[in-house]
Amino acid sequence: MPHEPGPAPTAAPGTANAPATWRRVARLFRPHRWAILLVVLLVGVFSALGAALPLLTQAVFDRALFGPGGPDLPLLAEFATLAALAAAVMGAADLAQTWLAARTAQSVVHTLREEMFGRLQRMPLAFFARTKGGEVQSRLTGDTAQVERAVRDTLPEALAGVLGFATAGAAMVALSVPLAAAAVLLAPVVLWVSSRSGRALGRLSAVSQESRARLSSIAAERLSLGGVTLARVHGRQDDERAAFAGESRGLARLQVRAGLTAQLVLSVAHVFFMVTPYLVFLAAGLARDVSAGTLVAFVALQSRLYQPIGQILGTVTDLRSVQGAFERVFGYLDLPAEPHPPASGGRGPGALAVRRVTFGHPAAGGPGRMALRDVSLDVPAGSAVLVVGRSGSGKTTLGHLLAGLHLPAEGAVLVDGSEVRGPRPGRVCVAPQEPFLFQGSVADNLRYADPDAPADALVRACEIAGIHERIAALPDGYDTFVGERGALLSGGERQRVALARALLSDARVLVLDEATSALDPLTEREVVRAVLAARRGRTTVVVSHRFAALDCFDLVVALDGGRVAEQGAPAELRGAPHGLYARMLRAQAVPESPVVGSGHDRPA
Ligand SMILES: Nc1ncnc2c1ncn2[C@@H]1O[C@H](COP(=O)(O)OP(=O)(O)OP(=O)(O)O)[C@@H](O)[C@H]1O
Repeated sequence: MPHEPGPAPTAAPGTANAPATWRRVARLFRPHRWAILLVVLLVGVFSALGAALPLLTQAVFDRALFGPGGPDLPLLAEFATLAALAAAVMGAADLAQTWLAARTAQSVVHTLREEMFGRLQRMPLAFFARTKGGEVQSRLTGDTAQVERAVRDTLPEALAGVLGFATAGAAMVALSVPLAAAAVLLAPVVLWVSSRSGRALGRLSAVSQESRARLSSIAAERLSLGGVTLARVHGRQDDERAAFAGESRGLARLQVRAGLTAQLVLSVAHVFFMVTPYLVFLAAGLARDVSAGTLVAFVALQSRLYQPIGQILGTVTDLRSVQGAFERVFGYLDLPAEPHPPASGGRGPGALAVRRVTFGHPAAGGPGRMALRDVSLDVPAGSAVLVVGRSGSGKTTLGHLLAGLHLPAEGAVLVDGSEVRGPRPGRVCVAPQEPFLFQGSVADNLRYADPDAPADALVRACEIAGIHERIAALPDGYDTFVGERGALLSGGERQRVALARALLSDARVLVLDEATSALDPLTEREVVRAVLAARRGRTTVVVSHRFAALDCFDLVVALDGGRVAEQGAPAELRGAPHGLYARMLRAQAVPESPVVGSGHDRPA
């Protein structure tokens, strides 16, 4: 029996295990191992030539400029050619390395982004009900961008730092061991300061990242049409602004502290960078036999020694926050997604059977809060079914179970005898109460159900949904842009466009989940009638609070507290005066009132 996956976590759980994270990162990069090897090789060439150039400077000083025979111009020209060649090779190596690293970074990040998007698409609906929209976006774009920067910049820089340090150190030792010892004398102090600041920077970066996610979440929610309207209606704009400003100020403070901490490392490195040449000169004075060329080469190499230290330490800091970004991305990739539903196995006539289904929403708080209990139904193919019941009685939940949007904890839902294990596009379609229209034209939104639908099919579906004339009257007809989430249309127009889209899917089972609730009762009745009249053997389940076109239904199912209170033909249930259906019918028939007057329509 399929089960709805357990409660969806609101945040991706980090793997919180550094070696495991990095092993997984390594697996991610395995397909790019040759490109990475080439990057290492190119960085190695760059660093080795970088360390060799000061040795050339030594030779220029000691042999070509101040040699025993005075300046040697041909030798100088030879050295200049060599330096130009080395610089050209270094430039080419750097360019190739940058290109390869960027290509690898983009490829890995693209794969991660695509996998994440695919995984998120298959998350249980409960996940989206509980997770902040901004958080998902921040993972999908912010964290992957951080991973991209790491691969493109941080890792090559770390490599360049290590190789630069090793080659510069080796060149110094080759020149003079006592001078090399003097040059690295202060390195431990720089290392100590940098590592402490690095840890602080790592913490600051993690907190900043969280703050950024909160900021984008506030902006996404509160700067939406609904959010702005709500704030205006309740006069809460200043509070909204203050909440945003509070978070933004906090982030600004964090950024200033991060900038200061990073500068501290640079300042300390700078002080030692200034002092170290004098230590080298002192050592040279003590050694006595050191040439001027060797000293010049040493001073040049010293910058190549301290720069890598900064690079390596910066990288260690970056790697900590990159590890966090990888953990968050992997956390999302590891969330339990719903399985892909098995192939639908043909269209079938559309018979529905619900067998002793019990279901509770994961977020509802345990088995005591089941939305449906022990529900059983049999709906012959082609029937028109009306599902009624008080608010919260489980009508929408039943519709979602029929469409495979939820899977029952107990019991089974069967369409044409086969168990529903997930959504079945083309077989069961839902038109929801809150329609989702995306940015694009009316036609784009309609063709989401059937990309190849010809124009007359769009018109036919819209005629049935009672919206064709309205669309035709829009400035660009079916090509009119509907705005974000269809904001340029009215609620009732949005619902009818979404209904027309559902009709275009030509599913064998159509569930209208209060899909016409925003319409006036007269229009609603016309639309429901038209949908039922045009069903041509399609099973149609209408979930509604308002009873429109009652004479068109074959079966009425009344839900009460998640259980089926009654089911039967409309006339049969109407004849049971104490039944839920009859009571609801009576409640909707507005009684004559001496104060208000009458004249309202009775239900059809
Ligand atoms: N995503 C959810 N998470 C937790 N509980 C939920 C969720 N959706 C619905 N519920 C709960 O399940 C029960 C049934 O909800 P459902 O939406 O199916 O009722 P309904 O009959 O369609 O209500 P209405 O007529 O008000 O739309 C309610 O108690 C509701 O609070």
